[in-house]
Amino acid sequence: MQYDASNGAISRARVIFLIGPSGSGKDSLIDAAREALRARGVEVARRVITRSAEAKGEDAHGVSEAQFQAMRDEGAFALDWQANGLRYGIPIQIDRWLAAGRSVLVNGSRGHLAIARRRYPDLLAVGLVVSPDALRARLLARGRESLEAIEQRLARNASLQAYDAEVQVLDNSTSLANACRALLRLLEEQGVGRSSVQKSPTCKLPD
Ligand SMILES: Nc1ncnc2c1ncn2[C@@H]1O[C@H](COP(=O)(O)OP(=O)(O)OP(=O)(O)O)[C@@H](O)[C@H]1O
Ligand SMILES: O=P(O)(O)OC[C@H]1O[C@H](OP(=O)(O)O)[C@H](O)[C@@H]1O
Repeated sequence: MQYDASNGAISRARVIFLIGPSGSGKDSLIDAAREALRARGVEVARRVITRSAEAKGEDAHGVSEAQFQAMRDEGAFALDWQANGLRYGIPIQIDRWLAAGRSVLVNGSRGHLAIARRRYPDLLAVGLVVSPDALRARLLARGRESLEAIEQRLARNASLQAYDAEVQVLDNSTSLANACRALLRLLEEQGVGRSSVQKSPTCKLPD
């Protein structure tokens, strides 16, 4: 346990690996919790994705396939994976945050969880759940992918195994506010980031 004189006790630094089906609300949850996470001293990794920067739904760095490969070759990523026809990279910067004692939240992948756990044995996996009908409705309403791509994402979800017992399950079937509060409660229970935050910001919800 470290101690930050101005803000109280800080637990050990951990990777929080947020996973869940495409459309389950990972990006929305991260956005809603961003200020509260900052107040706890928890960083949020900005993903590098081979998808155009204009794509709706996330504060990611969009790169071409060739740029992604060059970055990977240079060791720019702590973790990277491939899914949904795209490549995803988590900047190596997260290792510097961890070394400095700062926990970091990563928008992760169920398919890459085992590898991420090998690299970060202390990783805290948080798995979102949403009913299949709600998932379909949310992906359609978001409108980021074509109908065909949405069907492929739903098929991928059906093919991936259920969460193991080590994954902390979070329900995002009801309101985003409920899920966000549950995430912050979980981090508090797990001692992630600063405790004893005075007047800490709460969840910020979209209008
Ligand atoms: N609790 C909620 N209730 C209603 N709609 C929600 C809720 N959470 C998220 N959404 C909506 O569902 C859609 C998908 O959410 P989001 O993009 O955050 O999912 P995601 O898990 O990050 O998906 P992906 O992995 O494909 O990026 C968005 O349009 C978002 O506004
Ligand atoms: O299916 P799994 O392995 O959980 O995740 C695959 C990847 O796809 C989704 O990203 P997006 O919808 O392209 O933003 C997830 O966020 C994840 O990074």
